[in-house]
Amino acid sequence: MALRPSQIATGESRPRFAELNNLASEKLGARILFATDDWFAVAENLLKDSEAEWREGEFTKCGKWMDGWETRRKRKPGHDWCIIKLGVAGEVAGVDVDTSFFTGNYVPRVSLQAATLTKEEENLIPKRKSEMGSEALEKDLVAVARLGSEKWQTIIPITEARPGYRDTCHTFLPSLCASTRYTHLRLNVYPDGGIARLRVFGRALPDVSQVSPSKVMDLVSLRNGGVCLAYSDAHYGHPRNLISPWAPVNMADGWETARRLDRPSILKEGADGVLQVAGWEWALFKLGLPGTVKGLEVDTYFFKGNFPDSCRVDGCFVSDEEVPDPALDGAPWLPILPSQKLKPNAHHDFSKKVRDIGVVSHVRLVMAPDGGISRLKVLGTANPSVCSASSSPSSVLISKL
Ligand SMILES: NC(=O)NC(NC(N)=O)C(=O)[O-]
Repeated sequence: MALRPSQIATGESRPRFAELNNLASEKLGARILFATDDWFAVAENLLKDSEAEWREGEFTKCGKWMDGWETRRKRKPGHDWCIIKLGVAGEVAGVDVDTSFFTGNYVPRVSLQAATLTKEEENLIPKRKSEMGSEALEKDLVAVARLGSEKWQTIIPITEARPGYRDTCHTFLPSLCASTRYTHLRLNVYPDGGIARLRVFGRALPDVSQVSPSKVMDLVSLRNGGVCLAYSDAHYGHPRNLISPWAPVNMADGWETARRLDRPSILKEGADGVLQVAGWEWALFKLGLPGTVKGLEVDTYFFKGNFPDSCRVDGCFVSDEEVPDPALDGAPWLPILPSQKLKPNAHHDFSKKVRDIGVVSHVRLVMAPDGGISRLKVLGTANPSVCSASSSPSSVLISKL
């Protein structure tokens, strides 16, 4: 994926896995099941979708108010950890240990373990510390430490984190096992301290055996394994937001490009008086499950002065190892939805305009000329004969990004 000037200007070097979906998002349903200590600030803050904030001069009865997970300074051997249930089971390509604003109190080292737990195994995890007396806590710590220890794989070995200053607050760490389906994570911090957010980048892996070939589902949804592989511009909002399964909360929770600088030259009025737009932006998605598209919905909620003039959707089917070139005109792309006018702050159901092009593995959403779209739904039936081929490791996807 070529870097755009907006990305270069920040000087940020984000690994490619950080383009994937965040499986530890609170809105997606990720939860903290256990934490050894959260004296200064609770572990739930790790999962918040918003960026961490600083509140100057604000103190709680426990200490300085901090937006993250912060444990006490240990006065005995050992380390702190917490158990996270992912919002959806999937592959973990890597994480961002974000220590924003934790400077004299950031965690010096972290490691990450992952497991695939059944509901029964999950129920063995003790309740939160806050609901227990200290004696029970000590006993339960031992129980948690022993809990199916053979099930927990180290996916990130003990690694140094960095203090939460503006230029050092993000530590991106790749996973050693990027192609295993996990349900839970155990975040270890050595020995104690604070982390603002833990972003867990990966891709949901749907249980193909549970998918009915006759049921219409959203094939591109993050929850069903959809993933954004590339885009032409994401200046104000990343196109992965389009496939979030919750209702958009504001303009930042959508795909928004910068204003195209060539706008005066790309808008022309045809002889028939109809506006012709000769510039566009695109976003490429791999569907969670290949299937036949039966409906398309596009929302422009919150985009009022900056909704696109129009959009179209193309689709194609390629083998699991291939990534179609998103900038190509013509093959392998076929139109699923010809260009449609969009309205501001509105839901558009274009299902009646959808063309059947057979089984589709990837879709390309094109907006003209630029602007913002909040959600995309690709409704269809999964094709069971090609479903199994879709469970490829994200590492394949990532290397092609
Ligand atoms: N000033 C601080 O942040 N102190 C302590 N932390 C909080 N949150 O008060 C600490 O040293 O761990």
